[in-house]
Amino acid sequence: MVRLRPPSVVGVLDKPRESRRPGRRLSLPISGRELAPAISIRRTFREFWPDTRGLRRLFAAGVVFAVLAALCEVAAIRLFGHITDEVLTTRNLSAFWTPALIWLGLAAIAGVTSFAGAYATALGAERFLLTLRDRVFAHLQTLAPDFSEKRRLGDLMARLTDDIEAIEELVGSGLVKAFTTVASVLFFAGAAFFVRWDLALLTMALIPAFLVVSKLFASRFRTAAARERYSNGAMNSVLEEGLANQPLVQAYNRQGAESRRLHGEGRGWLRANMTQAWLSGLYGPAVQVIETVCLIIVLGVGAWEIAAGRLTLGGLLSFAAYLALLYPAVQGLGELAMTVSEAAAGSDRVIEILRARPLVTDAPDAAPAGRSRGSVAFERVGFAYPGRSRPVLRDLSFTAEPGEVVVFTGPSGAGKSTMAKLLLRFYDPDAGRVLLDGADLRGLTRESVRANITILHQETLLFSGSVRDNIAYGRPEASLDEVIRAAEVAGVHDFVKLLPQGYDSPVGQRGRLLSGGQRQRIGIARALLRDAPVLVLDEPMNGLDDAMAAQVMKPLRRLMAGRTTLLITHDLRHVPEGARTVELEPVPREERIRLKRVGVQARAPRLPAPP
Ligand SMILES: Nc1ncnc2c1ncn2[C@@H]1O[C@H](COP(=O)(O)OP(=O)(O)OP(=O)(O)O)[C@@H](O)[C@H]1O
Repeated sequence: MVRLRPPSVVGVLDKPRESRRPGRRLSLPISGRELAPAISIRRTFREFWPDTRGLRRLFAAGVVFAVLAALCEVAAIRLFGHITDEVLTTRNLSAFWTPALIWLGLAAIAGVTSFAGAYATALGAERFLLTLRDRVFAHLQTLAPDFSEKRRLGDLMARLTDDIEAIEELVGSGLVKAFTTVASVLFFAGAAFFVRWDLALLTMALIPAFLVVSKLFASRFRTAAARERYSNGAMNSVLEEGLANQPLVQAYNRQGAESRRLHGEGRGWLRANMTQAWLSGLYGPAVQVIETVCLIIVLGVGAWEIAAGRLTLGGLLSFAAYLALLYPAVQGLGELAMTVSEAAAGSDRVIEILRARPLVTDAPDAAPAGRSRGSVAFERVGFAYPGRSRPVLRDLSFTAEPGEVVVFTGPSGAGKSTMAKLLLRFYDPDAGRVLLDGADLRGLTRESVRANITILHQETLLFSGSVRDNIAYGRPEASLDEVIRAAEVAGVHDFVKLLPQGYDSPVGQRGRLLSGGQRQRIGIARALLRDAPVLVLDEPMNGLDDAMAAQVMKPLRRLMAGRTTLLITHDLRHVPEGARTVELEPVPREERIRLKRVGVQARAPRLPAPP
């Protein structure tokens, strides 16, 4: 099959900025409306156009340079026709040098402008991606942790990478491409009309044929693209979960099952990609047939016209060259339509994150808590997780005076960790109040509340940096001496000394290169360094044997000294003497929570009931 290609003129517009996502480098001349509802495009622009602030000049430069390059291309083809008629046909070599030099100059200008355009667009696109990713990630950070806990991590990551790129390919570089492609279509069509308007009209009449072919492919392509996006998220999730839980997978001999799970999702992805490949594979030849029909018409009519003396050979060749550039540009418009469709799908998924409102925000008149004395009180607190009808806490009241240790115990699911989440203000109670130094948390800024509280989670959470980075996580400006002092008190120093790189030793993914007790002690060192007046220890002995628990208890006691401590534990053996104990019971259906008090009698809630 003959494919119309332009004579090698400048070759600038043949290489648009390609999608980094391989499955998406296809071209279909289809209208955006067919692929994505206009409302999605408007919504995408409304949401993300403001993020291009500061970058619009770069995109404008990209358009201007690309348009200049296209104009050079138009002029170069004109010269090509001129050389054919004035040099090749007449065999007049002396007429060759001037147009040849101008052509060379045009090629140089086109090369420079094309480079400058591509560079400006790429710079704008990359910066846009940076801004957008930062914005979505920053928003995710404002949401309660259970937003990401309820979702598949791999899918969230796909939204922060692939979907954001799809949006950029519409709102950033896509817009540049739209302008330059439309400009190219106008230039090449205009030039073709200039050479022979009647011949141009004849060949343009075949453009509807492109549209008919594209219509046949459009809806199928859209479905395949949507399926591909879904499969991509699912595959990422299986990969992320499989790798993060590798010890469990291997210990339970589930490697085969995990591989099959990945294979299953991968097959879905393969099918979606093969549908896209199949469609684009079939689409190419269909378009080529139309292009060949055009070429034959142009050559046939051109030969007739040359014989009749109404057209020169150079005119015919340059006309064919304009058409050869025009059709890919028309196809480029179709490619844009596909970008629109993908961006619409991607932007829906990103907007879903951005629309999620934090459950807890600072009140407009919220005050900073300052350095707290460490007095904590729950006042007839009732709470149900959003979307759940059954309350987890009901009528919970207790006080913890500065420096006091209050132990929370009770069966699993009674709401002990939930109590800690309310204290950190991840959620606000549905009834009652949580007080710090007598002030309702709702009247304080979240940052200042959290600065006064250090929590040690059931499973010590570590990042994959060094021991030092992890200890200093809560106070990054701490000096190495301060880190070492905290490490000594927490019993970290002894084992860090033995590590090959000391405090610079990597702890591995989530601290997996360390033992459970070592991770726990790093958590304690981190808490010590942070030096907050209120401490929440959520099952600090979780998963430790007696010997290890005793080892961890020593630094824990140092950490607790002088701090108000809410100690959540099932294991009352390690509870400090004299500590008050509050036993939580799961809220029975439609029954009020009862607070049984054991050990040293807890004070009855003396605080006034909320209005
Ligand atoms: N993010 C959440 N969304 C909905 N329900 C939740 C959420 N987190 C916890 N729950 C539910 O709230 C109840 C209390 O959970 P919580 O973790 O506070 O219990 P706990 O007393 O700390 O249990 P354990 O001793 O096992 O750690 C449980 O029934 C749990 O399923």
